[in-house]
Formats: sequence, structure tokens, C-alpha cells
Amino acid sequence: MDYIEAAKQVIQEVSQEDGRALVEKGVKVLDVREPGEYLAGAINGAINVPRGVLEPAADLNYPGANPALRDHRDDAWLVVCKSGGRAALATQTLSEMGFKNVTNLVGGMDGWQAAGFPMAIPSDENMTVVLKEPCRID
Ligand SMILES: O=S(=O)([O-])[S-]
Repeated sequence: MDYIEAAKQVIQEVSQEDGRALVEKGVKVLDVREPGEYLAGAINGAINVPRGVLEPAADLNYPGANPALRDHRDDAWLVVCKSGGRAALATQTLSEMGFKNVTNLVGGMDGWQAAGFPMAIPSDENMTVVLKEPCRID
């Protein structure tokens, strides 16, 4: 099974041009790449929650969740990764977790950079590198 293709059948996606328009309108941007990828350059204002810690970071019941993500389920989110694969999976997961308006950027940050769209060196304040509490297995 191709999980990314399966996700793409059920999620919203936008082109680079439409993604840029969303950013200009103030959509929240979730960057699910690894911290080193994010720190090398990201969409201005994007928060970083790597794909590997997405579910606990967004979980309403997990004490170590990231409030910048967890508490914004009704907001519009643009989800980005390197080329659109991880973000497709993350977009599907967030929809299943109750996020109302999540959209994958087709082509990801590779496409964004190739288009010459604006990027910034992000602040590490916008990162979820380590969850505040370790994941529990009860
Ligand atoms: O980020 S990715 O689409 O290359 S898996």
C-alpha cells in the first residue's frame, strides 16, 4: 500500500501559488520536517512539529502537547514538508484528530524554494523538538 497516495485521496491540497496566497492571507503554517531541515529555512512564522511527534503534540489529552497546535483546531492550517509526502500524511492525521481546515502544500518546501517564494531563518521558539513529558505507555 502507498500510504502517501492513499492520504492524497482524502485530504485537501493546494498548489504552490494558492499556498502562497493562503500564507499572505495569514493561514497558520505547520512545518513537519525534522528540526535541522526547518532551521535551514522555512515559511515565515511556521511552527515546527516533526511528523514523528505530531500525534502527541496535537493531542487534547496529552500533558506535553504543543498548545500552539493543540489549541488551534478550528483555524486554517497549511501543512508543509520537503516535497509533500510527510505533510500529506500529517494532514490526514490532523483531520482525523479533529482539525477542521488542514491543507497540504503540493511540492512542499522544495517547490516553494524553486518558485522563489519568501523564506526566513526561523526562531527555535517555534519548534517542538522535545515533548515536555515522555510519551507514556499505560
Ligand atoms: O518530505 S517528503 O515529502 O520528502 S517525505
